[in-house]
Amino acid sequence: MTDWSGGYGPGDGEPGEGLVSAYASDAERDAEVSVRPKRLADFIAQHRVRDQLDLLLQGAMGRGTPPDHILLSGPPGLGKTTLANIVAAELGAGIRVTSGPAIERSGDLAAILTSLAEGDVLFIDEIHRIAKPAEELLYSAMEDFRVDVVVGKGPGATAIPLDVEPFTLVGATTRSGLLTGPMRDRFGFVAHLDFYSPDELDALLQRSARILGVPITEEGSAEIAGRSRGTPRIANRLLRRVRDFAEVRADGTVTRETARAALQVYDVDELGLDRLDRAVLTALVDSFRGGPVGLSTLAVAVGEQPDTVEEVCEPFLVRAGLLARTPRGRVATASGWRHLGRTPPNGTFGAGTPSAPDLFTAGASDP
Ligand SMILES: Nc1ncnc2c1ncn2[C@@H]1O[C@H](COP(=O)(O)OP(=O)(O)OP(=O)(O)O)[C@@H](O)[C@H]1O
Ligand SMILES: [Mg+2]
Repeated sequence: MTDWSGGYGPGDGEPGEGLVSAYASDAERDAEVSVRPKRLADFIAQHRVRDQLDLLLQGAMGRGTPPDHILLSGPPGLGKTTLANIVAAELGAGIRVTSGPAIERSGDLAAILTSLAEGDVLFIDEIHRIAKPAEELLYSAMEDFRVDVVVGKGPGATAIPLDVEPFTLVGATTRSGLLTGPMRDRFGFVAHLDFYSPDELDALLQRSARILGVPITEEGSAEIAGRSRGTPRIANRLLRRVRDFAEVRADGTVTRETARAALQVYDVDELGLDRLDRAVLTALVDSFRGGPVGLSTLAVAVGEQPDTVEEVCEPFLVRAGLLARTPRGRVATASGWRHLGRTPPNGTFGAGTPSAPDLFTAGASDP
């Protein structure tokens, strides 16, 4: 499966805290709560996942048993945490929240599991980062609702079996490729979240604006939607920044003009590229005649760490069809040249493509 995050995630040092990074700072997570949908009916788009979840939850409630364990996978900011909370709300169940990195010892996990009430939802974020011994403990809890807690060390150690109330595990991961096979197999339902189309983000922005009490025109929300990299978190963030601009420099209404002017102040271009993304593309085109050029050379040219270029900028540039990774190095595609207003020379990678690909249509391919 695909790895979208390139290794960064919340708590990993968060290098990409720019305006168009899909990761959220702690302060942002607070700001997000107010616009986070609470019920499945309010969750925008992702119709297939919504339908499937609806069936799963209704079926389980009809039988009066907790539903199968649920795995939510997909890039940051697309709604995994939101859906986990929705699952609990729809079931009318309690939710316990933890994360893979927070569970250092299997004892920590055993304590959580044995304190669950019947029917509770246990949400484990970043489940791919759970420590091995804890993961094995989780297997028996998921399968048999039982855990063996080992007491003592060495030859005198004994395993005490403890019962766990029937619960539903909801796991979230940005890197489903890192999940072990046995772990993945224990989820009865696996949902993959895709990037959102501009129309879907448009609807999402209208909803957020309504909740925040921000007057917004249709053109205003469409303008922001197109620059949000297919990601609800970025859309909501840009909305908050544009609202500031509209309130301080205009009459408070978010229109196409205020959106454009605000996003120019914040260096977010029509495709949602920020200053660093454009610096990378510009260096590639101007300094290396479109490439191919090695990652570290390119990183030096923009004064950044190779990791940052590779993990923060490149995934989006590749997905947007502006940059390609080839065995010989990075190259700017014909769309990449055109995005900077240049004419691609003959033989440019991807020259044949008449225009930039339609980025965020549902099911857009992974980078
Ligand atoms: N389908 C949706 N409809 C409405 N709002 C959404 C939707 N998906 C996400 N959001 C909004 O985007 C924000 C980010 O979503 P969320 O925190 O669930 O992402 P995530 O997938 O858990 O990201 P991460 O991988 O960084 O944890 C939420 O606060 C929520 O307001
Ligand atoms: Mg999350």
